[in-house]
Amino acid sequence: MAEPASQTDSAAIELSKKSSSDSRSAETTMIEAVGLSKFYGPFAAARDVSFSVKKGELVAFLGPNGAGKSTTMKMLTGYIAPSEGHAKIAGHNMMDDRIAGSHRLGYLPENGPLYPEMTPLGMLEFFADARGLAGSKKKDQIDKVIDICDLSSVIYKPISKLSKGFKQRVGMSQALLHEPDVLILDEPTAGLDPNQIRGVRRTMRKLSETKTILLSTHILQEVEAMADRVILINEGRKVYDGDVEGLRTTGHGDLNEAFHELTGQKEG
Ligand SMILES: Nc1ncnc2c1ncn2[C@@H]1O[C@H](COP(=O)(O)OP(=O)(O)OP(=O)(O)O)[C@@H](O)[C@H]1O
Repeated sequence: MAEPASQTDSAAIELSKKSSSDSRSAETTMIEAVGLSKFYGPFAAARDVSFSVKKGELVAFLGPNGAGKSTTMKMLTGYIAPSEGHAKIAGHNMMDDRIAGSHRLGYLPENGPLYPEMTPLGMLEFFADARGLAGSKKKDQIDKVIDICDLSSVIYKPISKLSKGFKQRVGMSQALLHEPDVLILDEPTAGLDPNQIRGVRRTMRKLSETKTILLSTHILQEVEAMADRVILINEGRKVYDGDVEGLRTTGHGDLNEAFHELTGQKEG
């Protein structure tokens, strides 16, 4: 399907977003999907999905429920193998060079990690050990992610007793422990109340100052609040890749309308 934003519009906005001083680093591709497909029997959960995310971008990966967002993210992270195509993180092919890619990548899976009996501190120590962090480096990294994710008030409570907002931030802290420069976050605000959403978005904004982020969501307000660029997927296929304003234009000034037009979803 043709991409609605004109190349001229996209190029102009891209230029205005990036200052000349960071334009060189912005050319580095950090996340790359090349013809990714995933078949379950005859059913295609993702079909020929290609896109790239450059260093420093915060891109929303938008689509209705069941569109194939999680499946694509799992292929990008090397968690499942594609049926066709390949994925690269910071230039590393996630099938045959996955360990090197994983060092650069923090992944928050859908629903976050579930270690209900552990405390956030215990979980972070466990993952720090698993990642080979030791001594003062281990302590410093744990302190740093507790600070970034605002977890200091809950580090000794069992994760099972925490609110969903804190659970998501605990999941985020684990994804950040090894200082990755690429983050893939699968619906980090799903199921949260408005205050919790504010907290998680604040954390993501802080992170976006230094990291490249791909963030999945099916909420249009999330796209408006967080991202400059949006990739829209429907029934496993990419149907839009461009800036938020271009998407709005597709819907004659209304993002909801654009979503409905491009995904065939009817209201009500
Ligand atoms: N292991 C599997 N076996 C069969 N079908 C699957 C499998 N995993 C996902 N699917 C199907 O693939 C489609 C895409 O699922 P996926 O979880 O990627 O969607 P999503 O966009 O993340 O949706 P949501 O927003 O609801 O999480 C859905 O129809 C889902 O039922």
